[in-house]
Amino acid sequence: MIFGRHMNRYYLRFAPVLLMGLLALVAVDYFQLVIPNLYQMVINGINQGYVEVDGQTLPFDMDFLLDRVCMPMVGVILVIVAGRFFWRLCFMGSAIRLETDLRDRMFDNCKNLSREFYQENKVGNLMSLFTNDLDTVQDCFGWGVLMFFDALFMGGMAIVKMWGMNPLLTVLSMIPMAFLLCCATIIGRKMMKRWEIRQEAFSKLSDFSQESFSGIAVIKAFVKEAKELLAFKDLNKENEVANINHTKISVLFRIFVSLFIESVVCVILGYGGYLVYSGIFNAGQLVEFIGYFNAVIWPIMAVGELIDMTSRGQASMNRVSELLDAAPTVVDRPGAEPIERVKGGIEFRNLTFRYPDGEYDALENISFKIEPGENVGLVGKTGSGKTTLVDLILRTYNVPDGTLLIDGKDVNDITIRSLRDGCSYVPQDNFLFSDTIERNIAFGVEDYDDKTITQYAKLADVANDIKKFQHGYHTVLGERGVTVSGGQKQRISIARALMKNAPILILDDSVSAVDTKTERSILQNLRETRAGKTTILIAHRISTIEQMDKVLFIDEGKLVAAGTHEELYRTCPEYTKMVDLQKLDEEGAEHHNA
Ligand SMILES: Nc1ncnc2c1ncn2[C@@H]1O[C@H](COP(=O)(O)OP(=O)(O)OP(=O)(O)O)[C@@H](O)[C@H]1O
Repeated sequence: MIFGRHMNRYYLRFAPVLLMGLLALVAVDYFQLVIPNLYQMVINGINQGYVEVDGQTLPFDMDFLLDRVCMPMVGVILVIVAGRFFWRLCFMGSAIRLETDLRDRMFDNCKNLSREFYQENKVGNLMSLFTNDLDTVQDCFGWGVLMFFDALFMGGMAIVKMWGMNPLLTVLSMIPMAFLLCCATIIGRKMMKRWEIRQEAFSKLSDFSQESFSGIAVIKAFVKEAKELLAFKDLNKENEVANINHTKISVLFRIFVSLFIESVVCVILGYGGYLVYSGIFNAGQLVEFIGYFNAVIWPIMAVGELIDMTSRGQASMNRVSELLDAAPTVVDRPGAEPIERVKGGIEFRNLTFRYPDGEYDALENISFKIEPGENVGLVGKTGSGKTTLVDLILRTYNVPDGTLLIDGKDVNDITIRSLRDGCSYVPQDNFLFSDTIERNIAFGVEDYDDKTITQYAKLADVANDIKKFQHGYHTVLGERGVTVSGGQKQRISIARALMKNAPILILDDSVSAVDTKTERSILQNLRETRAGKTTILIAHRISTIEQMDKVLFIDEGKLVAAGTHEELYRTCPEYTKMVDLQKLDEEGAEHHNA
């Protein structure tokens, strides 16, 4: 059995069902202990021709055999079968419900965790928590409760019966068992450590597999299949070693348990034989005693199994608890209020930002203002801090007080949910879900119809592409949307963001994979449909942002210049240089194509 803050509640919640299961278990255990007494009657009956029952001497004949042995045996078997079925239902049913509930709670917590958590914990590790570790916890809950109480009841009742027959023989049989319990406690701790190591090795392996499958296109393009295979083999070997180390100690422990059991059998046969020889016991009684001891073997084995299982379950539960206890780092401040309706005004005031694990400032002393309804272009070299800047508007990370204002209000005084409700976002990686195109586009809204979906697909200039798919908007996209091209992916993501129709729209390098004609059409649609709403567009191509109301030019985390494209071209030499270089590149490309 495993305990802990996240576990104890389930013992309470399932207490009625577990109690019913326990009643069935006690009944089964009680009736199982009737069997050795039946053996005793049969053996003594055969040996002596009569049987002593409750102080009465009865002849051992067919009537006796039928009424006192066979009929009770059938009854006992029926009770045992029905009881076992019932307790399995109670214990295993509760364990499955516990697993489902834990999984819900884990997922619930995961969705609240900040981006930082996902940078530290890879997907493979999280997946193994949701599968492997939860499975172990489930096993440990169902079988753990069962084994614990079974060992307690069955063992207790059998020992009482043995004691009633001969206390000295009982004590002699139990001495090796006491040794066993001491050793088991020590070995149990070792097994738990090894299980933890095993689970960590498995997590690493599943992390690696997950990344390899996601990056299969890169692996193939670089012909690095063999290299990946070698790396996989290493991790698989590490997993195997960890597995073997755990299995070794687990098997050793089981052998240890059987050894102790065999030694007890030796004691019983030796001293029990002597008792029969001395006339203190008859043959039937010795068989009956051995029958009771046989009934104790399962609880003893169960104690061994229980210790092994508990050590695994506790290690897995510790890992699950870490996830359940993980707290989001970006949370609403006490007193933060929802913003009624975001208007779209954004102001950065001397904002300096460093990533939690960063070694330098990603943004330095940034100050600028975006008025509601403005179209703003954000340009700068790669790695200059553009994505960081928009991530802060979305409150993906914490910012110092008074450095970022939304509609004139400190972003820390606004609830995160209301802020994000007011924003729409096309991330750089254009993630699409493995779902239909229709549901991908409508992801941000609750109610929609076919007409609206088509309308936004047209605005993102992807409607004609979708029409060409055999199932149109009902086409199911493969994992991470691999069945569509990069440009189509970008435009479906744009349609999704446009459909949310939020006061602030952020597009992070979202038209980089489309041709200039399509880009122009999308930008024109953006201008028309988003009149009066704020739009921030990150781009590398100057053509994407030259029509914007304002351009922010960022370099190495600093805002170098802000103004219209023409103003910047006239007044900012770095910007002029960048624009001229791009023009030269474009002309060069055109010349080359001609
Ligand atoms: N999660 C992170 N932890 C630590 N540093 C980060 C993290 N994300 C980005 N950085 C660093 O912050 C700096 C700015 O990165 P950012 O992604 O904002 O650049 P960018 O201008 O959007 O680049 P690109 O145009 O290539 O997308 C970079 O030096 C980057 O290495």
